[in-house]
Amino acid sequence: EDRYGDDYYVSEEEDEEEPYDDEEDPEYDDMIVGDMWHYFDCSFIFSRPRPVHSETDWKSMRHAYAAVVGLERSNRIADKDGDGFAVPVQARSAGDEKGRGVFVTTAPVPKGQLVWSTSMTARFEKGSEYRAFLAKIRQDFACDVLQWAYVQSISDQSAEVDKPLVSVDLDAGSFINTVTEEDEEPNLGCHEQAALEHKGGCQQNYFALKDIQVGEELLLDYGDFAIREGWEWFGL
Ligand SMILES: C[S@@+](CC[C@H](N)C(=O)[O-])C[C@H]1O[C@@H](n2cnc3c(N)ncnc32)[C@H](O)[C@@H]1O
Repeated sequence: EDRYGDDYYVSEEEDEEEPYDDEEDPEYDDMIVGDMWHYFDCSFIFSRPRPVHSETDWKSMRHAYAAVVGLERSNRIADKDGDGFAVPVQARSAGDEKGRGVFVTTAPVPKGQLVWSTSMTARFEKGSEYRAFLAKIRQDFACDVLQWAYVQSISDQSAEVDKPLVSVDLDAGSFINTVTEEDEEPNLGCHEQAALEHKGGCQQNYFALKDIQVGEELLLDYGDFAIREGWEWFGL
């Protein structure tokens, strides 16, 4: 059955879609990310262009996050409106290869300017929480999240060791692409000087690393904050 139809860009019609409700699979609780990719049929989901999500879509994901980790730990992101962007941007297709991307609109962004903060970021400490979250959101959103989520290292004061943490930005920050080897430098990242003036510093804020012109795509270097081999470490 094709649950997606041809009008995939028609946003109102999409609200009818449900979380993945296939027969309960007892093996789901043991799945790692590659298994879940198959389980949610993500190759099919990504075989056609993905839409840019509406505020309602993002909110539905933030609500699911709060339902899994509880209101307190969720940092109440389900109650918040808007996104983490501090400058006018537009999320749209960045081409067939890259999928969606984020572009500067309206006015150039000067070097050192705050561009985006992790104010809508979901954080998972256990694989079971991450799996429960994915099972609660729409199937195609689960595939998006599987593509967006990244593993970071946090220091656990009590044990004096570093622990892996899975992060997913539940706003259009998730659409920011990375530089590749052929690209030049990222235009977004940690600006030490500017970070001094923002709570959370470079952990929670991303700054313009050069002057960014209207129409330019925001590009991070994922390697600056995500651990590539992190999934195994996290147990997923
Ligand atoms: C955080 S998401 C970025 C948004 C993504 N383009 C989308 O449409 O959802 C990360 C994913 O974007 C894609 N991506 C990011 N940077 C890319 C690049 N420079 N070239 C091709 N694909 C890229 C990869 O599929 C990656 O797993």
